[in-house]
Amino acid sequence: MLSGVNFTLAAGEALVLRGPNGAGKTTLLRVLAGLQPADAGDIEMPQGDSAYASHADGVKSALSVRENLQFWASLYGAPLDEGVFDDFDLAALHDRLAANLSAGQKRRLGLARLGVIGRKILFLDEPTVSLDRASVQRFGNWVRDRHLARGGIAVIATHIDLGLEAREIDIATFRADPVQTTALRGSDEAFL
Ligand SMILES: Nc1ncnc2c1ncn2[C@@H]1O[C@H](COP(=O)(O)OP(=O)(O)OP(=O)(O)O)[C@@H](O)[C@H]1O
Repeated sequence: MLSGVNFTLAAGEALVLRGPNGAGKTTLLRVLAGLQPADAGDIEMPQGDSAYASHADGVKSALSVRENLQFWASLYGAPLDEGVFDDFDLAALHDRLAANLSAGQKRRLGLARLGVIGRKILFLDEPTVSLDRASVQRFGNWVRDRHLARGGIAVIATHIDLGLEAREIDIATFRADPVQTTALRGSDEAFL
């Protein structure tokens, strides 16, 4: 349980959540994203302009890389930004079935959907799991140059240095005494 977490983010700013396993990073992200209620407190942010991405990829195995991105773009009513294939190093994998991607490639595809849905506020839970060093850097570049630079906002739980000039908070310092809680979390639904 966390108490006293308080922050404000302006357009173009990112916040990195640090803290050991079990500190409450995922829980905080899910509360911010509206996926589970908080016991107390207020969250003020524009409605309908956020997306949450967790450990699960949300990749459709039966679709190709391009079809996956096309699917998400149309679902969110955005045109498919072709630049996303370069941004996430997917150009050579364009027509490959998602079922045949490696874990890291699948992860890159899962993250690339963030680049096509046009949401300004991103809540990202360990986005770089399975990524090699170059892909981590590429993702950090995308967050900085394509998302934040365009006025986006990101709250990112990560143990890894993404190379961002972001404020960091250590969630462990907000730990409160546990009280009786109800298990609220269901499946790890990620995006879709
Ligand atoms: N549905 C649940 N019911 C009861 N306790 C839960 C539930 N979900 C999480 N917890 C507990 O809440 C605490 C915070 O969990 P959370 O997943 O937010 O941590 P985290 O900081 O994201 O950890 P990690 O770095 O391992 O992903 C943990 O002690 C966890 O066991």
